[in-house]
Amino acid sequence: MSNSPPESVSPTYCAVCQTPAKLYCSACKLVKYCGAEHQKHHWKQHKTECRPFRVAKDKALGRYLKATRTIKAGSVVFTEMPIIVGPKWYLNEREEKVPVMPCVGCFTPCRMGVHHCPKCRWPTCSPNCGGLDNPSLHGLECTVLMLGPGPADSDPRSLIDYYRSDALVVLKCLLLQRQNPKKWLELMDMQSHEEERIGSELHNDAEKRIVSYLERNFLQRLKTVEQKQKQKYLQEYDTPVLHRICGIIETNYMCINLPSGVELSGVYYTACMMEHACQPNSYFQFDQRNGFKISVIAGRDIGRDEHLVIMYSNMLWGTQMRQEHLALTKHFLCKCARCLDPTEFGTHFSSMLCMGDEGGSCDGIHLPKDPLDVKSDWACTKCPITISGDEVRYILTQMTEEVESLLTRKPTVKKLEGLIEKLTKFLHPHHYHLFNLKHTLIQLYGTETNYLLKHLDDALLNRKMYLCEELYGTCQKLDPNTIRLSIYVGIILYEMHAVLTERAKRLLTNPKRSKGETIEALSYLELAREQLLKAAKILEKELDNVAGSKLSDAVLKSLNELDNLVKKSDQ
Ligand SMILES: C[S@@+](CC[C@H](N)C(=O)[O-])C[C@H]1O[C@@H](n2cnc3c(N)ncnc32)[C@H](O)[C@@H]1O
Repeated sequence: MSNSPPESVSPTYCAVCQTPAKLYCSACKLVKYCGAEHQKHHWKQHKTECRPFRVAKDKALGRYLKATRTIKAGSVVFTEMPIIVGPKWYLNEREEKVPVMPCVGCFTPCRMGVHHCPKCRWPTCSPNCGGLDNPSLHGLECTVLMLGPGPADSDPRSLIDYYRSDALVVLKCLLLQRQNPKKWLELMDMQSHEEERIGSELHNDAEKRIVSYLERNFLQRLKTVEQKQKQKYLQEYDTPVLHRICGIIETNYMCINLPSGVELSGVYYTACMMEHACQPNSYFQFDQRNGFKISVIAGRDIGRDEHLVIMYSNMLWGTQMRQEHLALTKHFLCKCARCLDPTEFGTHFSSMLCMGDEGGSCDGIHLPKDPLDVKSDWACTKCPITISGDEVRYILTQMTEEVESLLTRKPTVKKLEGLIEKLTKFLHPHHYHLFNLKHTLIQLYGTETNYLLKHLDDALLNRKMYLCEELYGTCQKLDPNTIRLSIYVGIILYEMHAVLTERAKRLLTNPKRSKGETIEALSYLELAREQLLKAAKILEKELDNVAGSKLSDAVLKSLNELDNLVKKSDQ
């Protein structure tokens, strides 16, 4: 027990007798006691709740979580029920165009205009969906949705315009005032960046997409009903509150990927206090069968006083892209070790090649002089040439369009190799654009009709392995504990195993092979097995999503096949 007050917790009362408390549990510094006797008395109960971290606060980060003792890799740091879970906060271009949304009762994907809730007529998986009357799922929002005018017409465009699933998240938040006032207060206590948002692109988007939509269709009607009945249904739902909720969701929401492929958004009071860094030490999982309870898990050993850190952005974006995304949506400049290092932990994930001047070439590399400034000039590591941030941005935007357009239209080995060859003249071989193209390429070498594994000549087989090793090395530097890149690394390891197994098969199918060649084949199989076992371990934490569970199934199937191959080669 300690009597030093924690940085952020206001002193209150003894957990046992409710008299003013002077002492704190030294482990979590969250629970207070009037004296040692009551702490001892409380320990039996508190030891199951005592958390290995506390909430702290500083000027730059706001609130954050700090470990109060060593936390072992893989252990659950804490679990928490959500404040709110609802449909996806941002629909992508395709989702904006198709009349499909998660059922309002159970989040199963369903087509608009087929089944609907008998009361409010919003889309459901079936008219008898169990969630429709459940107040914490659809029951409460149904009362407000019933006030709406319904879609203008029955064509898909009208249905999509009316059934805005993203706006439902905000309505669910508003209804916490009736459903769970404690959670409403917690939600209102969360960071919203509402002042910075005013006049921004995000604010204007929220106004169109959410605020005016809810007001026009439901909330103005609710006001009329309240006036008629001289009774308030909801205390607060004016425009500033709606914008504040949009800001809270934007700043804090977490993506929940369901095995059905549906993505939901969740907000959690304590878990959302975790700060961001581009190399996190923690990750989280959701328990769909238990009300989307979140478990925050240590991705590596975390030392006492270390901050609990997650990643808000995409690990496979270059520093400029991550910075722009964080500044736009979360309103801060990330100053983590990766962002401060122009080489991004030696990966050269954003580095460009120096083109030299007109007179000659140079084999130097261009790096940003100040990686935190998106406008910074880029300087060559070998010659005096610099290029402006604007030029770099222009070149990269052109390349992004080319890369995305190839990856979204069915790419082929030939086209990928062509674009890789072209971009390799300008970019470091480990640049994120090349990483993306090569990661797709390793999966096509071996599966595309003209490039089936058994038909690849040794040179192509070696190329596939070379690319796998190159990509694996980059992933290890960016994410040494494979906290965020499990699926990417799982795929790389799986493709490595494919090459190793193919090499073994080529040796084993030769009836005249020497003893040495048999030994060589068996060592390939052993290596292949090692890669698969590594992949299976890494994928354990991804079993709750479609991509992770599919890949894991493929890995387990290959392990079986490998065992059979080894048995056969022994005979
Ligand atoms: C999900 S909230 C985290 C909790 C928040 N700090 C609070 O006090 O409620 C995200 C916000 O925290 C701050 N934040 C998180 N990570 C940060 C970082 N690495 N540097 C600066 N600010 C950060 C930013 O204001 C960001 O918009």
